[in-house]
Amino acid sequence: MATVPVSLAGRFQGSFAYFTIKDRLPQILTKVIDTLHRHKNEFFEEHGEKGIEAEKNTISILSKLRNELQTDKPLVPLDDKLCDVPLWNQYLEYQQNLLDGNEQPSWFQSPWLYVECYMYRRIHEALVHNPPLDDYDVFKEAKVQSFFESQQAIIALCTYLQELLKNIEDLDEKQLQEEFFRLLQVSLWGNKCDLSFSAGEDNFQKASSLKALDNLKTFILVDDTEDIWSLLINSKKRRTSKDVTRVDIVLDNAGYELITDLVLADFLLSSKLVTEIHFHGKCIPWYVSDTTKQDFNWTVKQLQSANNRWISRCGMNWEGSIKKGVFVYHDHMFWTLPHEFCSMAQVATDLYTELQKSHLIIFKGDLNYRKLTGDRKWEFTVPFHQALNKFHPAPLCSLRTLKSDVQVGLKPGQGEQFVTSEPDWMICGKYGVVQFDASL
Ligand SMILES: O=P(O)(O)OC[C@H]1O[C@](O)(CO)[C@@H](O)[C@@H]1O
Ligand SMILES: [Mn+2]
Repeated sequence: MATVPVSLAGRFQGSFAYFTIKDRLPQILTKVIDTLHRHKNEFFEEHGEKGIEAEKNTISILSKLRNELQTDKPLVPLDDKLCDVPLWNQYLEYQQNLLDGNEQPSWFQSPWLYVECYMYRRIHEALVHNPPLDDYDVFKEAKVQSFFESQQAIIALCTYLQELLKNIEDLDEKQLQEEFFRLLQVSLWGNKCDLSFSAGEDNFQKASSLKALDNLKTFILVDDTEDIWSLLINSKKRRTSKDVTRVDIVLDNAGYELITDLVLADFLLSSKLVTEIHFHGKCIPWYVSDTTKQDFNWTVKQLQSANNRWISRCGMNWEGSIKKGVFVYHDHMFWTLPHEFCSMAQVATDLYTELQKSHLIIFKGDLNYRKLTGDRKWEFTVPFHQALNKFHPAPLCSLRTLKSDVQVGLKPGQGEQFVTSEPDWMICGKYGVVQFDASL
């Protein structure tokens, strides 16, 4: 195997990984503890004393976890009944084997990607150990709030889509292409709205992103949209009535970002660029705002029952698409493991085989980008293809706003220019990329 650079990690003092592990992750744990505390009465009303007991135990486990993190304690094996436990514990052993005999994997020493994923899995473990809170989503409240706070932007986007669908049959190829470019960018910028980046603080879409698109163009550092368009339009032209064209969207955040993804999906279907969309979400609450099956279903239901007719029409159409089987929701535990995507073929062969059926996989967001590239110290100019490290289930693209310090596929000098002019360019969420890799 060709050598790959080292993983980003908290041991690189002053790096974004260091800052995240030192400050942002403990803040997120504190918010989780606070959420449980605030819902105490609700747990009592629903479950009586058992609910209170579970809340107390969970809080004490999480406080201990926060302490382990802040004092850089060794990572310990997971111990609950979920089916991913052996894989997590094998991964710990694997990390252990990478070290000298006397060292142990720990919060600041081990790869950032690993320890950050591990924290979310440990939060889940704390709840799993404490029924009746075992399926309680501690981030649900924040996700619901951010959904409602983005109402204006959601209205604007759903209205736009419904107007567009009225005469979509009459659009010529050029017009279709323009709409595709527009809605792909809306979905890209929708990725600004995640809640883990802001350590659980408000981060909702205040205004319609449609109007801002032209001004935002200069912030797209790599834009391979033309290549993605060629792939889609060519497959539409070649398609016979029996053929399927399938696009997979590996989802990121619930709330406004999910709406932008559903709007893009609806457009792709209605324009007959594709015939099926497969969505992939998380099995457990993850990185605060990531979409679970429950969030997905809740969102479609909320839209259906909205007062605004355009929003409710979107909700009904999407419910219809789910029933018809042209919108398909999947979840797989691989998405909540710490592994880089280049190990998917070995670790989750079934998922890899499923993704091979796709004509195009769209990976949303920053965390997916980190997993695509292995979250390593790549040179900015390394080709995206190389950073994927043989992960090629199907043609794929990443729509991601930059919120962590890994970036590949830039032109010579492009990254260096920012390093001096705008030192936080990779972590401020202001820049985005649309990166495509076709080769198998
Ligand atoms: O929702 P996204 O776009 O994957 O972002 C998740 C965030 O969490 C992080 O992993 C950092 O904690 C960043 O990479 C990013 O800011
Ligand atoms: Mn996310």
